[in-house]
Amino acid sequence: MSTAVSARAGSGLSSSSRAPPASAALGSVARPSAGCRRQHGARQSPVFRSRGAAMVAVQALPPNPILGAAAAAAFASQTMTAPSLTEPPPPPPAGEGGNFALAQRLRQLQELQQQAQAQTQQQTQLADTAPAVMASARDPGSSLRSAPAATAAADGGSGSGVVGAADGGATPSFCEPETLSGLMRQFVERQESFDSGLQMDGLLAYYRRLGCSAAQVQAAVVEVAPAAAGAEAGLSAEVLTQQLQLAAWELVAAAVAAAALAAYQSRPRGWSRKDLLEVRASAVAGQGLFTTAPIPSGTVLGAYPGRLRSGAEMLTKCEYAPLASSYAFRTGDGSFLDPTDVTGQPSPYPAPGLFWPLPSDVSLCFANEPPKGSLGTNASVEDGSAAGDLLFVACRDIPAGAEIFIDYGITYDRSNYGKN
Ligand SMILES: C[S@@+](CC[C@H](N)C(=O)[O-])C[C@H]1O[C@@H](n2cnc3c(N)ncnc32)[C@H](O)[C@@H]1O
Repeated sequence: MSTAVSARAGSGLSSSSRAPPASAALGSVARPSAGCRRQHGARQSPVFRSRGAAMVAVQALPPNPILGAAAAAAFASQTMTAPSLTEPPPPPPAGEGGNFALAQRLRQLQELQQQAQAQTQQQTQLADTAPAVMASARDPGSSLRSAPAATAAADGGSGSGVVGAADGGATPSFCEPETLSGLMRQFVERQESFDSGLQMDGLLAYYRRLGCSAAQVQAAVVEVAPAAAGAEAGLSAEVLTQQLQLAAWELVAAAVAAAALAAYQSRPRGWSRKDLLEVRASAVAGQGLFTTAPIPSGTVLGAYPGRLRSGAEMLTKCEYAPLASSYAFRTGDGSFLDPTDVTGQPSPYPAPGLFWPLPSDVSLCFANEPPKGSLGTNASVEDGSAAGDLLFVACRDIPAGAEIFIDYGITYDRSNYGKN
């Protein structure tokens, strides 16, 4: 049996025989990255002829950028060690002036020199253009805006976006986008990284030198890595934004759920068999609880109303609303059910507490104790299966119209009985 608590103003809480003294229970709760420019009109030298051969060797290479890089390195090395093209040719041996064979040889060398200069100029243009092509490849949107200009520059200003063969001839078959992208992909896989701008510029210059057009090279580059990486990066940003939004909503949902759970846990309790009971004036004291139909013994009449409060909370409330102590009922775990508002009067919206829109049935808090000379109690107060449940149960057959009487417990303050 749980305990009804009563307090006359200034007398404090008191509890039933099963509960510890109110003062002890309340006391146990605590608050609670330049390049070299070569001069034009230079004259031949034996070393220059050697360099020309190296360039022919480069052009004959298969479209393998790895081998191409090695050949380009050899070419660069010979170029770096070659004497200046502006050096005068060695004078003809004495007595051989006007030698026709020698003059013919000199003309051949001059022609080779002019060819080399033309190729060098074209390479320089390509080197200047490669970064722009690279940039447009990395940014597909930028590609649409800058590709024509970049292609025109790469083609020596011809304005053609397709004619790009370095020798002005037909474009090699491996420059077809599918083949070229496959070759680039091999390069990327071997390098295990496509981050280096130097690697990319070298790759672009290499395929342009082999005769691929700027447009072909650009298309292959876009297909292989940078464009894919850019698109992936854009997708990642979009996904990241979605995930952040989702996380924000989850946070809001969690906060709402936590608030709802807290409100539910602190909701006012209580219900009664309204089909069998009513509250009306009592001859014993103030309002009383009466049957409206015969009730068999063992019938559950309802659960005691109120918000669950700790002993400390209850004590605080009783300081400003002493009357609440007359209606607060101690539960089996030592907390209290408080069915009163801030004035201490019984209310369907007990206060203080988190907002709860549903009214609670406070009928059971009007049950009195049996007066002297009566048949005694006809209902018992028992702990329910849920925490905070205090059930009123008919402990004998009760006729219609009878008042329900319960026992508040031996420590209940009854000093005001008969004085109201
Ligand atoms: C939980 S209330 C019961 C409802 C109360 N009669 C009312 O009108 O609000 C408990 C208070 O009712 C009064 N009461 C209950 N039983 C009584 C009895 N047998 N004799 C005198 N007063 C009683 C006391 O004032 C007691 O503090």
